[in-house]
Amino acid sequence: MQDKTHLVDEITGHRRMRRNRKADWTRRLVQENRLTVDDLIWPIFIVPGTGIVDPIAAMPGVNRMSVDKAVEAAKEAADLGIPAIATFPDIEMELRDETGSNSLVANNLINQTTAAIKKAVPNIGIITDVALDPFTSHGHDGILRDGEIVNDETVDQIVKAAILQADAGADIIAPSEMMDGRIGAIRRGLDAAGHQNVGIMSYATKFSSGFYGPYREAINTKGLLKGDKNSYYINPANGTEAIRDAALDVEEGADMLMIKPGLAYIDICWRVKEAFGLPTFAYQVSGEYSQIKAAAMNGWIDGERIMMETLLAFKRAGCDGILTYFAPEVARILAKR
Ligand SMILES: NCc1[nH]cc(CCC(=O)O)c1CC(=O)O
Repeated sequence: MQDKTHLVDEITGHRRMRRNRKADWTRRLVQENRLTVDDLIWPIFIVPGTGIVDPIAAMPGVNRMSVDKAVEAAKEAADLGIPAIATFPDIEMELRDETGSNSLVANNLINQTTAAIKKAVPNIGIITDVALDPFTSHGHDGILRDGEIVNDETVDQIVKAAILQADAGADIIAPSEMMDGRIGAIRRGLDAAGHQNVGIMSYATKFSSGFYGPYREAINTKGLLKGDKNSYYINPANGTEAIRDAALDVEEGADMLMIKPGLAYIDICWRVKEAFGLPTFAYQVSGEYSQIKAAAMNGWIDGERIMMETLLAFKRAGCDGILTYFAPEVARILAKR
């Protein structure tokens, strides 16, 4: 019997949210969102050479791998049930130049990786980026001319790079350089080259963010980058502009959309999914990964718990999946449940 002197009144008393939370079985029964291994895309870093597994200081637990080791990692990922990987090259400094010309070399590091993984692990999806930053001597995503990142010339080049990536076996081209008109241009280029089945995951809303710091260390563009990327990435203050940018990519033929970074832009995830209904992905970027790892290593937070909580947040926000450096770690945990 409730004592009538309690402050909870009669009406409130009938509406008890805690009834559904009272036991594990009912909590499981009413759970709205779930993270599964099918939601994961694993970004990996590739270096030239063989037998190399080189830890990245700013990303504890993440390594740069030579192609042979990347093939092993891809096998492991496939065995864990991870649907796809995304590859990023850290090429020799001597190969980087003003225009990122190595992106147009058919058997460059990224295409070698794709071909090797496709051969050994045909069942894992391969997603490749066409931004020029791993290939340029100035660390920008496009061609730098007279202090400007030139849009249309960059698009011409990334279309060629995208075709070479598809020739090597890439399943999805994911352009991250935020040039205008690139999605339509890549679509037409791929189709003309006979790659109608190669998809495009647009980095539709990529913000000019501080969260990319550790990635730039991973692919060694940190010391190279002159200035910032504010003239092509989206201002973190702008949500409506991001939706407009994504709308253009949808019109131009994107198959999937991505929001990057993730957690600080969780509102954009929701808005993008609501607005377009396309398969939508968040990229939990390097800085998001590293801050969780660093705090966990200091004993300040429960790293595993926060890893799972942040990934679930993306599902709740409407994402169909997440690109995350945690992918193998998460997949192992999910396999045990
Ligand atoms: N095309 C650039 C690119 N490709 C992947 C990332 C970031 C990925 C991450 O931080 O995990 C970036 C951002 C940048 O360096 O400006």
